[in-house]
Amino acid sequence: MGLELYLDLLSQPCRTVYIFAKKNNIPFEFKHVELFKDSILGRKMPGGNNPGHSYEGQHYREEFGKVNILKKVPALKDGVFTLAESTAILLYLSRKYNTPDHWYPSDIQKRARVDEYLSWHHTNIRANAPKTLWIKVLIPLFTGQTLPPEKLQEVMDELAISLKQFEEKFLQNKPFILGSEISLADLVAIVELMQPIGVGCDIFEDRPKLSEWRNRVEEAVGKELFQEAHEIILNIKELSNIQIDPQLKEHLAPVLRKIMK
Ligand SMILES: N[C@@H](CCC(=O)N[C@@H](CS)C(=O)NCC(=O)O)C(=O)O
Repeated sequence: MGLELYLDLLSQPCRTVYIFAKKNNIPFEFKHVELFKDSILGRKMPGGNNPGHSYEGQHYREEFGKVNILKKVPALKDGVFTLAESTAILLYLSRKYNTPDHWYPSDIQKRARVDEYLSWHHTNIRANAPKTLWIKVLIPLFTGQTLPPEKLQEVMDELAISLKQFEEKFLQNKPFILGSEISLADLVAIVELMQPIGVGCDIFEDRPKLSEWRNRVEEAVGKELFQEAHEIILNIKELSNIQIDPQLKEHLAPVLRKIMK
């Protein structure tokens, strides 16, 4: 049995894994785990509801639970070996397939720079950028309610602090975070920053340094692959036309209340 990657390209950590695997010609079977699919169609799940969660999706299926007990994507299966967490998956792939050194350099100080970014990313860019999608698309879709503009502004203000730190601390005046070549740090950062773009919050506008970096990253990845990986998120507004199952709305309420606080 070959390498299997369980992904939904709506999810930014999944896009990182997808782009990294494709760019490095790593052979894998794409296992599509649609986060909203079963819920949106209102179908009953084979495994029933997971009592620890408030809504359903293909990631709550019993069979996927065997790959990732955390019931989150991305996930990897390589023979009998399974792995969760995008960072761990990226590092596993880089080691197993001996990908070009620039992605995760063997030089310990350069490698530490990638680690430094990956550690910072989760509580900064990752903590804020995805909220734009919830506020602009998912909350209105699931609740029928539009949040006040101040809520989005709050998130954008937080994100602006992270972006300033990103430019000053990590990017500085270099083409990429490590210097002249793209690394995992750039890839992890860019996919997260495409989430606001998909919902019309153009964070690259008025940020020329960030915008030039984005172009370089897209070039380094390959425009076609970058576009393909981001097609779903760049057309996310199409989700707004879908009829949501009333039961799902009920299930989602506690999650949404938490986000809306
Ligand atoms: N830290 C994890 C985050 C994984 C994660 O949160 N995945 C989301 C999609 S972006 C998910 O599967 N959410 C489903 C859920 O929480 O029910 C990683 O980097 O892989």
